[in-house]
Amino acid sequence: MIDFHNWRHVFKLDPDKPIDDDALEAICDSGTDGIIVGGTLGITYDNTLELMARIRRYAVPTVLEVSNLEAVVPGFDAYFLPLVLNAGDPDWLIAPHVAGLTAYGSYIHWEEIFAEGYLILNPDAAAAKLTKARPVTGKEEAKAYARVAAHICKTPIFYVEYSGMYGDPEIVRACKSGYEGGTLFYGGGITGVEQAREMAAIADVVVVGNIVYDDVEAALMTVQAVKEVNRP
Ligand SMILES: CC(C)=CCC/C(C)=C/CC/C(C)=C/CC/C(C)=C/CC/C(C)=C/CC/C(C)=C/CC/C(C)=C/COP(=O)(O)OP(=O)(O)O
Ligand SMILES: O=P(O)(O)OC[C@@H](O)CO
Ligand SMILES: [Mg+2]
Repeated sequence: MIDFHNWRHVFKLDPDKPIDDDALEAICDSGTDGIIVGGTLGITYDNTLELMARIRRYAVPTVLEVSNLEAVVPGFDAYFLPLVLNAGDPDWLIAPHVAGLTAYGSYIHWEEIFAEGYLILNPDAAAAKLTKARPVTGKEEAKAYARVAAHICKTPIFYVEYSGMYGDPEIVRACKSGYEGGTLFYGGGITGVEQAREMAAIADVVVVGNIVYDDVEAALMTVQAVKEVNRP
């Protein structure tokens, strides 16, 4: 059973992006609490399986964030299932999960499955375009989404997703105040230690993604930066 409630820092690796063995070893042995494998576009069974097999050389807990049904690969420590709370296209709300459970419902070990209430806040992110994410008007509405996750959907994770851009700390703070009792993940645009520290003071878990591919040394420095900050 993975212990994501006590995580502080994770890397998100994209099966559709190349990473060499040295960089992958440094990321997996960095002291990060976990690796999430996920992305929106170009995710296939084969590239997901290949990345999982490479990460499996290391002891770090590894989770698949399922974004399409063709790429559900067995063998991860756990599976995160995004539920995009601000999806503007209703076909992205429940239909993929119904299809998933139609295909896999009998084989699922539910103790390995965790729903993520997602709030996608960067309109230019691939996931925002795909789901036609509705814009959020401000702090009060962001907090309302967090309360939906906490008290209506009761997802164990609320994921404030700015993928590709650094987020607004005031919005993240509003989400944290509305999301009582669960684990709040923040991800988006972290390129260095200052941003990592700032979000670590607000969010329970800080997710570092694209910078791994642009500047692995900068990515590695975010691990300690996050862990030096007290959990909010
Ligand atoms: C034995 C066995 C196989 C066990 C596994 C059982 C299992 C886990 C079955 C799955 C069952 C199930 C219910 C599946 C449905 C899951 C599904 C398809 C849900 C839809 C998810 C969804 C709404 C996707 C939309 C896009 C999205 C929110 C992706 C999340 C990840 C994300 C935001 C990545 C970052 O992407 P981004 O930076 O925007 O884009 P890039 O890829 O360009 O970086
Ligand atoms: O790639 P970045 O912008 O770091 O975002 C991380 C993660 O939240 C993406 O799903
Ligand atoms: Mg990405």
